[in-house]
Amino acid sequence: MSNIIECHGLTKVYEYKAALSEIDLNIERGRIVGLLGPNGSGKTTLIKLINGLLSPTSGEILIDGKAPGIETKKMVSYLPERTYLNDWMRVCEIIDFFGDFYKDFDRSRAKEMLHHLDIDTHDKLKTMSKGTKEKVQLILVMSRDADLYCLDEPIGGVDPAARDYILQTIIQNYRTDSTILISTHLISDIENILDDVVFIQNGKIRLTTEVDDIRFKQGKSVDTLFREVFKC
Ligand SMILES: Nc1ncnc2c1ncn2[C@@H]1O[C@H](COP(=O)(O)OP(=O)(O)OP(=O)(O)O)[C@@H](O)[C@H]1O
Repeated sequence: MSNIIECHGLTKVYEYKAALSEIDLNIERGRIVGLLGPNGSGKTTLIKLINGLLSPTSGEILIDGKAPGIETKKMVSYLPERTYLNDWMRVCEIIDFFGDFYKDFDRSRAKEMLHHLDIDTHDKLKTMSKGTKEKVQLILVMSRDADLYCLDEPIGGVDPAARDYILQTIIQNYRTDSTILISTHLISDIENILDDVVFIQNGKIRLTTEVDDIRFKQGKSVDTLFREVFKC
């Protein structure tokens, strides 16, 4: 399998602080990858670099062999940590907006998922609870037929029962040759859907491995390993 993401000596410095230091990382196509690390370890910074919202201070990041830009944005479906959608819009209007903006957006897929979660498409975002807003945004992002999905804390505000449905929906709706990169602190909730994990700490990659290696060779869950590695 070819790499959808390649980082070579990737460094990002904010003013004087290095958020990422000389990262070398390859992420293959067709994998669901957990980007895991303590607060302030550099997860969001890496996701923003992937999406071209930040530029590297040095080193390079390639998406499908290309520097982030207009071409790569067509291939990447991004769920940011904080919403960028206008609160006053109705869900059906946002669906139209996504449909006009992204050629790969599948309206019927979005409507079906919204229906399953009992979300009325005539409701305005501003009238919704935090968790319901998160569900709407995740559904919109997963309704694109993208090569790479970058989900920054996708299920933090969602109740545990809906989390399971959402995670199953994620698995069912992505192409097997596309990649999902998920940053989250809710490791035990998502670890069953992950193929690989990347542990990041203080802007450096601490560990990259297959989840099966953690389970079968080390006899641990990802959550247990994370707690051991990052014990305060
Ligand atoms: N705009 C900014 N200006 C200055 N420093 C920043 C900025 N954004 C992030 N940082 C710093 O860069 C480091 C990495 O931050 P980042 O948001 O990437 O971490 P994170 O792993 O996503 O954290 P969390 O799990 O808390 O969301 C932190 O020390 C943070 O304070």
